[in-house]
Amino acid sequence: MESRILTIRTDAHLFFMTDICLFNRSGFHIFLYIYFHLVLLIAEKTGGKRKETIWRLLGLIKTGEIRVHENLEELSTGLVDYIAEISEASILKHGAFCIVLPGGSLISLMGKLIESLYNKIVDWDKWYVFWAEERAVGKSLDDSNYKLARDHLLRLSTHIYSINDRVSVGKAAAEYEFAIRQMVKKRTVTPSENSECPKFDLFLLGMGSDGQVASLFPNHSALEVKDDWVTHPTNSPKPPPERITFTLLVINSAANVAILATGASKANAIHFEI
Ligand SMILES: O=C(O)[C@H](O)[C@@H](O)[C@H](O)[C@H](O)COP(=O)(O)O
Repeated sequence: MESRILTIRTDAHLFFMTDICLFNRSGFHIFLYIYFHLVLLIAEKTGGKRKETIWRLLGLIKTGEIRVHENLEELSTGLVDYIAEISEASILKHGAFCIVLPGGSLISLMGKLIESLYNKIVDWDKWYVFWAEERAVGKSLDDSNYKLARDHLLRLSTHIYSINDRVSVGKAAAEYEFAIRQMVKKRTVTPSENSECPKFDLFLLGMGSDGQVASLFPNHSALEVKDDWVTHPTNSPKPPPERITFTLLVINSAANVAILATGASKANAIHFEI
Protein backbone atom coordinates (compact mmCIF):
# COMPACT_ATOMS: atom_id res chain seq x y z
CA MET A 1 0.00 0.00 0.00
CA GLU A 2 1.35 3.37 -0.98
CA SER A 3 2.03 5.69 1.93
CA ARG A 4 2.21 9.44 1.92
CA ILE A 5 2.52 12.02 4.59
CA LEU A 6 0.39 15.00 5.32
CA THR A 7 2.25 17.52 7.39
CA ILE A 8 0.13 20.08 9.12
CA ARG A 9 1.94 23.27 10.07
CA THR A 10 3.36 23.15 13.56
CA ASP A 11 2.11 26.64 14.33
CA ALA A 12 -1.35 25.76 13.05
CA HIS A 13 -3.99 27.61 14.95
CA LEU A 14 -6.85 25.22 14.52
CA PHE A 15 -5.14 22.00 15.44
CA PHE A 16 -2.88 23.73 17.87
CA MET A 17 0.19 21.58 17.49
CA THR A 18 2.63 24.05 18.89
CA ASP A 19 5.40 21.56 19.29
CA ILE A 20 4.15 18.53 17.45
CA CYS A 21 3.17 17.93 13.89
CA LEU A 22 0.01 15.98 13.41
CA PHE A 23 0.64 13.08 11.05
CA ASN A 24 4.29 13.83 10.58
CA ARG A 25 5.70 10.33 10.47
CA SER A 26 6.37 8.34 7.37
CA GLY A 27 4.18 5.33 6.83
CA PHE A 28 0.92 7.21 7.05
CA HIS A 29 -1.57 7.12 4.33
CA ILE A 30 -3.79 10.05 4.87
CA PHE A 31 -6.94 10.73 3.00
CA LEU A 32 -8.72 13.96 3.53
CA TYR A 33 -12.20 13.79 2.14
CA ILE A 34 -13.67 17.15 1.50
CA TYR A 35 -17.18 17.72 0.36
CA PHE A 36 -17.08 19.47 -2.98
CA HIS A 37 -19.12 22.46 -1.83
CA LEU A 38 -16.54 23.15 0.78
CA VAL A 39 -13.95 23.60 -1.93
CA LEU A 40 -16.31 25.87 -3.80
CA LEU A 41 -16.66 27.96 -0.71
CA ILE A 42 -12.91 28.24 -0.39
CA ALA A 43 -12.75 29.19 -4.06
CA GLU A 44 -15.25 31.96 -3.46
CA LYS A 45 -13.43 33.18 -0.38
CA THR A 46 -10.08 33.32 -2.08
CA GLY A 47 -11.61 34.98 -5.13
CA GLY A 48 -9.89 32.46 -7.38
CA LYS A 49 -11.28 30.23 -10.04
CA ARG A 50 -12.59 26.90 -8.84
CA LYS A 51 -10.07 24.82 -10.79
CA GLU A 52 -7.12 26.91 -9.72
CA THR A 53 -8.15 26.63 -6.10
CA ILE A 54 -8.41 22.89 -6.26
CA TRP A 55 -4.99 22.62 -7.87
CA ARG A 56 -3.58 25.03 -5.35
CA LEU A 57 -4.98 22.91 -2.53
CA LEU A 58 -3.56 19.77 -4.06
CA GLY A 59 -0.25 21.46 -4.72
CA LEU A 60 0.06 22.69 -1.16
CA ILE A 61 -0.40 19.26 0.27
CA LYS A 62 2.80 17.75 -1.01
CA THR A 63 2.83 14.63 1.03
CA GLY A 64 -0.77 13.85 1.91
CA GLU A 65 -3.69 13.10 -0.29
CA ILE A 66 -6.91 15.00 -0.61
CA ARG A 67 -9.92 13.42 -2.21
CA VAL A 68 -12.65 15.79 -3.15
CA HIS A 69 -16.06 14.34 -3.91
CA GLU A 70 -18.90 15.88 -5.84
CA ASN A 71 -21.54 14.98 -3.28
CA LEU A 72 -22.14 12.92 -0.15
CA GLU A 73 -23.18 9.84 -2.12
CA GLU A 74 -19.86 9.71 -3.94
CA LEU A 75 -17.97 10.52 -0.80
CA SER A 76 -19.67 7.63 0.96
CA THR A 77 -18.78 5.19 -1.84
CA GLY A 78 -15.18 6.41 -1.86
CA LEU A 79 -14.95 6.06 1.88
CA VAL A 80 -16.31 2.50 2.09
CA ASP A 81 -14.10 1.37 -0.82
CA TYR A 82 -11.13 2.80 1.03
CA ILE A 83 -12.10 1.07 4.29
CA ALA A 84 -12.81 -2.26 2.56
CA GLU A 85 -9.40 -2.11 0.85
CA ILE A 86 -7.50 -1.49 4.10
CA SER A 87 -9.58 -4.08 5.91
CA GLU A 88 -8.69 -6.75 3.34
CA ALA A 89 -5.00 -5.81 3.28
CA SER A 90 -4.75 -5.79 7.10
CA ILE A 91 -6.45 -9.16 7.47
CA LEU A 92 -4.11 -10.65 4.88
CA LYS A 93 -1.12 -9.12 6.66
CA HIS A 94 -1.84 -9.92 10.30
CA GLY A 95 -5.18 -11.71 10.50
CA ALA A 96 -7.17 -8.79 11.93
CA PHE A 97 -8.43 -5.35 11.06
CA CYS A 98 -8.08 -2.87 13.92
CA ILE A 99 -10.15 0.20 13.21
CA VAL A 100 -10.75 3.28 15.34
CA LEU A 101 -14.12 4.97 14.86
CA PRO A 102 -15.14 8.55 15.57
CA GLY A 103 -18.60 9.86 16.37
CA GLY A 104 -20.59 12.19 14.16
CA SER A 105 -21.72 11.94 10.57
CA LEU A 106 -18.91 9.66 9.45
CA ILE A 107 -20.74 6.64 10.85
CA SER A 108 -23.76 7.11 8.60
CA LEU A 109 -21.42 7.68 5.64
CA MET A 110 -19.98 4.22 6.35
CA GLY A 111 -23.48 2.72 6.17
CA LYS A 112 -22.90 1.09 2.77
CA LEU A 113 -20.59 -1.39 4.49
CA ILE A 114 -23.61 -3.30 5.79
CA GLU A 115 -25.43 -3.26 2.47
CA SER A 116 -25.31 -6.57 0.63
CA LEU A 117 -22.58 -5.59 -1.86
CA TYR A 118 -19.99 -4.85 0.84
CA ASN A 119 -21.39 -7.01 3.62
CA LYS A 120 -20.33 -10.08 1.64
CA ILE A 121 -16.80 -8.76 1.19
CA VAL A 122 -16.21 -7.41 4.68
CA ASP A 123 -14.94 -10.04 7.12
CA TRP A 124 -16.69 -8.73 10.24
CA ASP A 125 -15.34 -11.58 12.40
CA LYS A 126 -11.85 -10.14 11.95
CA TRP A 127 -12.80 -6.56 12.76
CA TYR A 128 -11.57 -5.15 16.08
CA VAL A 129 -13.31 -1.88 16.75
CA PHE A 130 -12.14 0.93 19.04
CA TRP A 131 -13.37 4.47 19.58
CA ALA A 132 -11.30 7.60 19.01
CA GLU A 133 -13.35 9.38 21.63
CA GLU A 134 -16.36 8.88 23.83
CA ARG A 135 -18.62 11.28 25.65
CA ALA A 136 -19.28 10.65 29.35
CA VAL A 137 -22.83 9.46 28.80
CA GLY A 138 -24.56 6.11 29.23
CA LYS A 139 -24.17 3.67 26.35
CA SER A 140 -27.92 3.49 25.91
CA LEU A 141 -28.22 7.22 25.21
CA ASP A 142 -28.28 8.71 21.74
CA ASP A 143 -25.26 10.92 22.55
CA SER A 144 -23.08 7.85 22.96
CA ASN A 145 -20.59 7.35 20.11
CA TYR A 146 -20.67 3.62 20.91
CA LYS A 147 -24.46 3.52 20.47
CA LEU A 148 -24.23 5.37 17.17
CA ALA A 149 -21.91 2.75 15.69
CA ARG A 150 -23.66 -0.19 17.37
CA ASP A 151 -27.06 0.85 16.00
CA HIS A 152 -26.01 1.81 12.50
CA LEU A 153 -22.93 -0.13 11.56
CA LEU A 154 -21.50 -2.92 13.61
CA ARG A 155 -22.36 -6.57 13.12
CA LEU A 156 -22.78 -9.02 15.99
CA SER A 157 -19.57 -10.85 15.18
CA THR A 158 -17.43 -7.71 15.41
CA HIS A 159 -14.96 -7.56 18.33
CA ILE A 160 -15.88 -4.43 20.23
CA TYR A 161 -13.65 -2.43 22.58
CA SER A 162 -15.95 0.29 23.83
CA ILE A 163 -15.31 2.60 26.76
CA ASN A 164 -16.81 1.85 30.20
CA ASP A 165 -19.74 4.16 30.95
CA ARG A 166 -20.24 3.00 34.55
CA VAL A 167 -17.13 4.53 36.11
CA SER A 168 -15.53 8.00 36.26
CA VAL A 169 -13.87 9.26 33.08
CA GLY A 170 -10.47 8.92 34.76
CA LYS A 171 -11.05 5.26 35.53
CA ALA A 172 -12.64 4.61 32.13
CA ALA A 173 -9.60 6.13 30.37
CA ALA A 174 -7.20 4.00 32.44
CA GLU A 175 -9.24 0.83 31.78
CA TYR A 176 -9.39 1.58 28.07
CA GLU A 177 -5.64 2.10 27.83
CA PHE A 178 -5.03 -1.10 29.83
CA ALA A 179 -7.30 -3.11 27.50
CA ILE A 180 -5.42 -1.80 24.47
CA ARG A 181 -2.06 -2.59 26.08
CA GLN A 182 -3.25 -6.20 26.41
CA MET A 183 -4.28 -6.24 22.75
CA VAL A 184 -0.85 -4.97 21.75
CA LYS A 185 0.84 -7.58 23.98
CA LYS A 186 -1.17 -10.30 22.25
CA ARG A 187 -0.25 -8.67 18.92
CA THR A 188 -3.87 -8.49 17.82
CA VAL A 189 -3.13 -4.79 17.55
CA THR A 190 0.24 -4.27 15.87
CA PRO A 191 2.78 -2.25 17.88
CA SER A 192 4.68 0.68 16.42
CA GLU A 193 8.17 0.06 15.06
CA ASN A 194 10.01 1.51 18.05
CA SER A 195 7.58 1.20 20.93
CA GLU A 196 4.53 -0.65 22.20
CA CYS A 197 2.29 2.22 21.11
CA PRO A 198 -0.59 0.77 19.05
CA LYS A 199 -0.34 1.05 15.31
CA PHE A 200 -4.01 0.82 14.43
CA ASP A 201 -4.69 -0.27 10.87
CA LEU A 202 -7.06 2.62 10.29
CA PHE A 203 -7.83 5.67 12.40
CA LEU A 204 -10.94 7.46 11.17
CA LEU A 205 -11.55 11.02 12.29
CA GLY A 206 -14.34 13.49 11.76
CA MET A 207 -13.57 17.16 12.21
CA GLY A 208 -15.45 19.86 14.07
CA SER A 209 -15.90 23.28 12.51
CA ASP A 210 -13.30 24.62 14.97
CA GLY A 211 -10.76 22.01 13.77
CA GLN A 212 -11.46 19.55 16.59
CA VAL A 213 -10.41 15.95 15.93
CA ALA A 214 -11.34 13.14 18.35
CA SER A 215 -11.97 15.03 21.63
CA LEU A 216 -8.85 17.14 21.09
CA PHE A 217 -9.99 20.74 20.95
CA PRO A 218 -8.07 23.83 19.89
CA ASN A 219 -5.93 25.29 22.68
CA HIS A 220 -6.91 22.54 25.08
CA SER A 221 -4.42 20.99 27.50
CA ALA A 222 -5.31 17.49 26.24
CA LEU A 223 -3.12 18.33 23.25
CA GLU A 224 -0.13 18.54 25.55
CA VAL A 225 -0.45 14.96 26.83
CA LYS A 226 2.69 13.32 25.54
CA ASP A 227 3.04 9.90 27.15
CA ASP A 228 -0.44 8.53 27.77
CA TRP A 229 -2.37 6.80 25.03
CA VAL A 230 -5.73 7.86 26.39
CA THR A 231 -6.72 11.02 28.24
CA HIS A 232 -9.93 12.35 29.79
CA PRO A 233 -10.67 16.06 29.37
CA THR A 234 -13.17 17.26 31.95
CA ASN A 235 -13.71 20.76 30.55
CA SER A 236 -14.28 20.28 26.84
CA PRO A 237 -15.63 23.38 25.11
CA LYS A 238 -18.30 21.29 23.42
CA PRO A 239 -20.81 19.39 25.57
CA PRO A 240 -20.60 17.13 27.37
CA PRO A 241 -17.53 18.55 29.16
CA GLU A 242 -16.30 15.13 30.27
CA ARG A 243 -14.87 12.89 27.57
CA ILE A 244 -12.36 10.13 26.94
CA THR A 245 -10.06 10.41 23.93
CA PHE A 246 -7.00 8.93 22.29
CA THR A 247 -4.03 11.30 22.35
CA LEU A 248 -1.98 12.63 19.44
CA LEU A 249 0.65 10.01 20.18
CA VAL A 250 -1.78 7.25 19.20
CA ILE A 251 -3.27 9.10 16.24
CA ASN A 252 0.22 9.77 14.90
CA SER A 253 1.20 6.12 15.29
CA ALA A 254 -1.62 4.67 13.18
CA ALA A 255 -0.81 2.96 9.89
CA ASN A 256 -3.51 4.92 8.08
CA VAL A 257 -5.36 8.04 9.15
CA ALA A 258 -8.35 9.48 7.33
CA ILE A 259 -9.95 12.77 8.23
CA LEU A 260 -13.37 13.35 6.82
CA ALA A 261 -14.76 16.84 6.58
CA THR A 262 -18.17 17.52 5.06
CA GLY A 263 -20.20 20.67 4.77
CA ALA A 264 -19.44 24.34 4.43
CA SER A 265 -19.05 24.87 8.18
CA LYS A 266 -15.66 23.10 7.97
CA ALA A 267 -14.35 25.35 5.19
CA ASN A 268 -12.50 27.80 7.39
CA ALA A 269 -10.80 25.08 9.40
CA ILE A 270 -9.71 23.20 6.28
CA HIS A 271 -8.60 26.36 4.55
CA PHE A 272 -6.51 27.34 7.53
CA GLU A 273 -4.87 23.96 7.85
CA ILE A 274 -3.86 23.39 4.29
O1 LIG B 1 -18.23 13.72 20.28
C1 LIG B 1 -18.06 14.61 19.48
O2 LIG B 1 -17.74 15.77 19.76
C2 LIG B 1 -18.27 14.30 18.02
O3 LIG B 1 -18.43 12.95 17.82
C3 LIG B 1 -17.17 14.88 17.15
O4 LIG B 1 -15.88 14.54 17.49
C4 LIG B 1 -17.42 14.62 15.69
O5 LIG B 1 -16.79 13.48 15.26
C5 LIG B 1 -16.94 15.81 14.89
O6 LIG B 1 -17.46 16.98 15.44
C6 LIG B 1 -17.37 15.72 13.45
O7 LIG B 1 -18.75 15.55 13.39
P1 LIG B 1 -19.56 15.65 12.05
O8 LIG B 1 -18.88 14.79 11.05
O9 LIG B 1 -20.92 15.15 12.41
O10 LIG B 1 -19.55 17.08 11.66
